[in-house]
Amino acid sequence: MALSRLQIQHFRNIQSASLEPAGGLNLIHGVNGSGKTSVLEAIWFLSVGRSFRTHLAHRSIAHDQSQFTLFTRLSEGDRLGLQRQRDGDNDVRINGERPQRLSDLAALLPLQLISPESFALLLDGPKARREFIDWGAFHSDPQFIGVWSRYRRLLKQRNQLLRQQAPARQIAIWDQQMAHYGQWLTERRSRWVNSLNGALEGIIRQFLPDVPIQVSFSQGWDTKTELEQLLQQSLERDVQLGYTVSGPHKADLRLRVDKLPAQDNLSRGQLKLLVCALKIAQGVVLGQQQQRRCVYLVDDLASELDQGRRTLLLEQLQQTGNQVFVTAIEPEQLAMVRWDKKFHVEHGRITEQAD
Ligand SMILES: Nc1ncnc2c1ncn2[C@@H]1O[C@H](COP(=O)(O)OP(=O)(O)OP(=O)(O)O)[C@@H](O)[C@H]1O
Repeated sequence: MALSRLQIQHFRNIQSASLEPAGGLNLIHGVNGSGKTSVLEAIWFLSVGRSFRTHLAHRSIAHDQSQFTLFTRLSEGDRLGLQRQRDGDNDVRINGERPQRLSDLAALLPLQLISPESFALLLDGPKARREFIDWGAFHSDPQFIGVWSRYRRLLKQRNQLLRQQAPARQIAIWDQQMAHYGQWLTERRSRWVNSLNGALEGIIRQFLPDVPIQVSFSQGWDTKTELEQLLQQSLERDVQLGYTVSGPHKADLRLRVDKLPAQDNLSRGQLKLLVCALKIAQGVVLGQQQQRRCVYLVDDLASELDQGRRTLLLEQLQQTGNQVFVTAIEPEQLAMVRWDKKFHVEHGRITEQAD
């Protein structure tokens, strides 16, 4: 799917804007502080229900206003709306109705964000990489989110019992269910990473042809041991530490170059390309498996990349056939592709530009 209309009101420095983006490549350009990233942030809000810049949603409300309102019509006809009040009230609508859960938004509008902060995927701890894998598992199986939250609830209960030094028999009651859901999650994750590897190979060959990158899934415990058995075997250690040390909540995506972690072996530009390759591959696999399209949001595409790599990245994004929003300060830096639509942002005012 793609956004065929986007309306933004009282969001950061954007008082009011209405856009009809192209289904392909959209360029959003303007000087520093004009409001380019805010457009991407607004789209992100409409899918994820929060910002990618801050966990304090009220920070995104325009300073002199009490609420912001966002609306999008998707190419398939669905209408998503979100209103956020300064006092914390949230009103989310899908086709005029309140959804059962916030994740219903993301299910309708799958997004991939590439921003200068996306390095965190490689440089930070495993949480970001787990979320990366789970994006694919979530979009490829509607049951995934429910099973994942059940597993998390069980984990919380088990950890509470461990801290209370509850009798082993009592803790073991949870182990069986945890193992059941945990195996299920792990199987879905592993399947997604396998598919991802296929798509990734071709993209990496283009982006980093001389770099031998290996991507592997680490499930969070020794693969030779069944999860229930592991939980039982590690009970004593878990009681001592007061939490469950191993399991699917410790899963990770390992990225290695010549057997070393990729982050220790690649330049900044190469790391950015690797992150881009990973994110592009997510959308490609979603298209192959679910015949669904995701929307790419690329903030400050030009930074860290030479002209040749910028061209390569834009071409790869274009080849996915998905809708893409790219921000840039100087549109001349990205003049190597034909943009389907260009939007100029100035002091929060957005105008579509004729070619
Ligand atoms: N809650 C808010 N209300 C009003 N203005 C805000 C609010 N939050 C941030 N701003 C301002 O909105 C402007 C737009 O910020 P944004 O990050 O979208 O700009 P940008 O065009 O992406 O800039 P850059 O090229 O430097 O990344 C900034 O000038 C910022 O000071």
